[in-house]
Amino acid sequence: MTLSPGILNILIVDDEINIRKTLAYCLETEGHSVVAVADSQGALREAKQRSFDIAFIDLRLEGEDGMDLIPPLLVESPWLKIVVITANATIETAVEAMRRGAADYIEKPFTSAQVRLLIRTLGHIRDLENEITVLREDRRRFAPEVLLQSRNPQMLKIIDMLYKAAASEAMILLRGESGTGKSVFARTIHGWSRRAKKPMMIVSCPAVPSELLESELFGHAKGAFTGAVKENPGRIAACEGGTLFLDEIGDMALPIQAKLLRFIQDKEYERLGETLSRKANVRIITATNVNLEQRVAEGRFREDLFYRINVISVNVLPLRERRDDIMPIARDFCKFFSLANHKNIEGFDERAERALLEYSWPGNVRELRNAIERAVILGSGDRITEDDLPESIVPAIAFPGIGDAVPLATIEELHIRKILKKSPSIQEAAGTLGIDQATLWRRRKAYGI
Ligand SMILES: Nc1ncnc2c1ncn2[C@@H]1O[C@H](COP(=O)(O)OP(=O)(O)OP(=O)(O)O)[C@@H](O)[C@H]1O
Repeated sequence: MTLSPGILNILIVDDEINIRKTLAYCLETEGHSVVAVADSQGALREAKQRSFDIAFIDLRLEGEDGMDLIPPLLVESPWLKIVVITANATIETAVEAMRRGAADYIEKPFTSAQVRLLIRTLGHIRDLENEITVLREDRRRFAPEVLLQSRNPQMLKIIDMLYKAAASEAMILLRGESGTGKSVFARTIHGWSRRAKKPMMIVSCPAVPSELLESELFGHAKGAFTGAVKENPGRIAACEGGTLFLDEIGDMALPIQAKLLRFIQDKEYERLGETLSRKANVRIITATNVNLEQRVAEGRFREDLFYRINVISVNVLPLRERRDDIMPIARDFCKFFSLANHKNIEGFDERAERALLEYSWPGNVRELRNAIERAVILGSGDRITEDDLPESIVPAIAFPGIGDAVPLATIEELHIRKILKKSPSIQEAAGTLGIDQATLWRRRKAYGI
């Protein structure tokens, strides 16, 4: 792996001018920006004025102990990577420096190669930390916070059961239609478990071509098959200590099922193209939206694997069977997308709410989320109206033909509705209808539009 961090801001604190000069020269020739000071007062002054990524601190400063500078510098910049410079490195001083928050130490006299290696390693860590901050922020902005809550008694039972199961190592099978939130549940289970600080990965079985799924899960050796130009450790190894969520397990090919069964039973597997047996400690959670019992009966799913994964099995209810959850989830989405799109939408008007509650939501929470995001983006008022919702939810009005046996007012209402839907503004709608805006307002009031 080549480590090449970007430009780093580096602080040097050393009372020896020669060390300041040589260290600064070495770091500047690597392209970094360096500030060198002789004492802790100077260090704290600089740290207040600009943000540093790395600081080198000599432990023996004239008349003061460099060790005492570590905590206040970290208060100023918690992300700072501190390297202590010591002339007589004993294990105890190094341990004490680490205890106070230093990232590493270097012993005098040091070579420029040592400094460069240290900087690359710490710079790489700094880059990764920055990347994590950006990713966290993106996740917060682009994905609404998921609070597993429900008003449905059956769902509450399921949530309670999963909470209890999370603490154990039991296999969990999540069943339910597409979009009901099975992967949201899997993530939550992982978050509740003792494995929470370890990785959680999702592999959607149908999304990976069958011939690649085996190497995706178990890894492969270099040259294991055409195209295997380098080694791949596989998701199981990458999830060590954590959780692997296998979505749509019903679509897994039989030979991979056999290998997965062995892994679940013995915690052992081999990479493709290798005979070495490897061990891994990974919890497997599975999900399906097909009837696995039927797949077993048809010989498309291994019965022994089915019994292994089906220890705790829950049915995540489709949205139409927990209608009480529609509006709370819709309101959360509305709040989230409104903020994300810099809008000030407060909720839904009565008709929109009725439409959301009456719709059957075949795409479940995923469809609800998409509908609300669209409505927030397209909506112009302070509340989402029926007109902002997709036609699948509020079907286009069936228009009677001219001469059909309907009252004149019905034709008028439907015509006004259609023109309003098409027009970018009330003014333009009034223009198309050939009436003034006040008349249009009165008609809208009369028809409840
Ligand atoms: N309780 C919830 N609160 C907020 N968002 C949710 C909730 N449940 C599901 N979602 C959102 O709905 C969408 C679909 O959820 P998810 O992918 O977990 O469904 P799924 O059942 O795994 O679907 P599939 O079977 O198609 O993989 C996601 O955007 C998810 O964030």
